[in-house]
Amino acid sequence: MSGKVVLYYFNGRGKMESIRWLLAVAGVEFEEVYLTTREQYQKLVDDGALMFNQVPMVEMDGMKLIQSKAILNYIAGKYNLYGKNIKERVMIDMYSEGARDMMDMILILPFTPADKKQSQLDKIEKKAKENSLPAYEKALAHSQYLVGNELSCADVHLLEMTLMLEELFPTILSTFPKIQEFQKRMKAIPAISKFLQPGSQRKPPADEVYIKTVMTVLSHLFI
Ligand SMILES: N[C@@H](CCC(=O)N[C@@H](CS)C(=O)NCC(=O)O)C(=O)O
Repeated sequence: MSGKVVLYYFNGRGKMESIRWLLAVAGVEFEEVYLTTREQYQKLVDDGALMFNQVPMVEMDGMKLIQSKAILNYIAGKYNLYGKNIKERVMIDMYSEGARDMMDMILILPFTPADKKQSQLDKIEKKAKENSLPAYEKALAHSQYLVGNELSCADVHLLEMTLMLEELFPTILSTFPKIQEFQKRMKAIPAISKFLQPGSQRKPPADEVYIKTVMTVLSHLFI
């Protein structure tokens, strides 16, 4: 295994996108192997590369890492995005999990049957407006960052989450001024500004090709 960081996933957001975000913010270069066939996935399974036969998988520091949260925590810990002590860390985890909950609801949207899509969208909007965004607005009332007055992975996840929400509901932040200011500050961070440029390793929202590829590669989940 070389010293390179290599991501094994689909050419789309899914459970890898937050990992791409965090690596980009940490300034870590990475390569990607895109799964496009069932055979590629089966080979990784047969080689014992996927502990639970699931992706994302990230080759890093001589390890084959799986479980997206474990991977995120490792990157955050390694690159000083995980607080100064366990009390900061638990707050970072709380804010991160809140963002994760919202993003997971959005990620399943493309795989939701057409007749259930609108009700899923309504659920996302309600949860965002009533629970999630108010909590972050409050957290940012007197502070630049969510925890400990320095950048952490929770801030990165919040930015990713709010951008995803705006893709679905363009005016959703209009009543959350502190989150809007936060977004502006975060987007000015050079590594983030670079990641937001066209041509970066950031992925677009799911399209038909992505959905079809996931359903082909992981065909056992869709029978
Ligand atoms: N808890 C895992 C879930 C990973 C997961 O569900 N991966 C899907 C693709 S997004 C998968 O590989 N599923 C195959 C399977 O479960 O058999 C994580 O966060 O990494």
